[in-house]
Amino acid sequence: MENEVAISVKNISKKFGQHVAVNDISFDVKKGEIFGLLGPNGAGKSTLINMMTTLMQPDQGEIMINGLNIISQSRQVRSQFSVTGQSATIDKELSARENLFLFGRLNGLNHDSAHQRSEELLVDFDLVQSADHSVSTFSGGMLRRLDLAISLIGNPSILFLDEPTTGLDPRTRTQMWVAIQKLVKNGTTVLLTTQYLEEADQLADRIALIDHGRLIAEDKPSELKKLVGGLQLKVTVEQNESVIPTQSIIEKVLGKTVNVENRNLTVILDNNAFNKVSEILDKILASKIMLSSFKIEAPSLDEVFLSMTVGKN
Ligand SMILES: Nc1ncnc2c1ncn2[C@@H]1O[C@H](COP(=O)(O)OP(=O)(O)OP(=O)(O)O)[C@@H](O)[C@H]1O
Repeated sequence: MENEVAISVKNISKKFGQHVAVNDISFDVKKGEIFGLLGPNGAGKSTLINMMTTLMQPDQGEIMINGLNIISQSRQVRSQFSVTGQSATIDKELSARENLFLFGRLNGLNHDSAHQRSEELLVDFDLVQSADHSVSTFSGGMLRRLDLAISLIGNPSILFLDEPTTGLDPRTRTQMWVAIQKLVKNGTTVLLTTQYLEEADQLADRIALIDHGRLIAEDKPSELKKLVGGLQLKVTVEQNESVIPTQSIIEKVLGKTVNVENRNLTVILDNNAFNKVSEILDKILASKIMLSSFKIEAPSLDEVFLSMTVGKN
């Protein structure tokens, strides 16, 4: 199962007039993984999703969903996946339980199966307490969880999850992340688009970085971070007057330039520089410099993203 391909995208291109929206993109999504599609506005993510979900035909290339061709077998392809973000179709006058049952029946489940599946999903998405309240009383986070539950009512093998937490507060966002991680444990393959790099970092097994219609990188979040450079030493001093002496200590020990922003000093550690970190700390402390923090970190995904994408699309 691990290496079976759920979505295969091969040399896909799409033009609108003279504008190339998707330019020769290829990637595979394996069954049971969360695959993140990341890119700035206008990069080509929606166009790719529209082609994968049979709403649009590519000009060139081939897309297979669970081994089925999106053009010649589009009907069967449509039974393989579900797309979230359908909350506009939720009936706000009905309860969560009623909505789930209704969508279950619309998805072809019989009365008993629709009932049973609704009850399972209410538990999975932490909606049991409010299952019989009118959806019009729901918070944004509850609505998003109900939307996710509805998209799973027919047990799709693949879920296209378009910006699942846009507009949610941090606590509700974390609850959604837990819900999404549960999906994958149940075997669902997830293709996630997000504008939050932190979200892709938290959730995705692999990420495809898209810019100006091209695939510019595809890897595990940890590997993408390595592309920007190794680990970084990040030092924050308590007082402004300590910045220059600290900078000079680090630069002397490492023999390279330190990046300074306010009271934060950052430098990428080359492979042989780790044994010099304790020397730096000793010298700073011996100079009676007060530190707010002294840490070694991997670069953030934001740093990866900024270093690889080239401005506005
Ligand atoms: N129907 C269309 N007609 C003409 N141009 C289009 C059409 N759809 C998309 N485009 C253009 O193709 C490019 C890719 O757009 P797309 O919507 O796929 O990007 P995106 O990565 O999904 O962006 P966003 O994050 O803003 O949704 C953009 O330059 C966009 O203006």
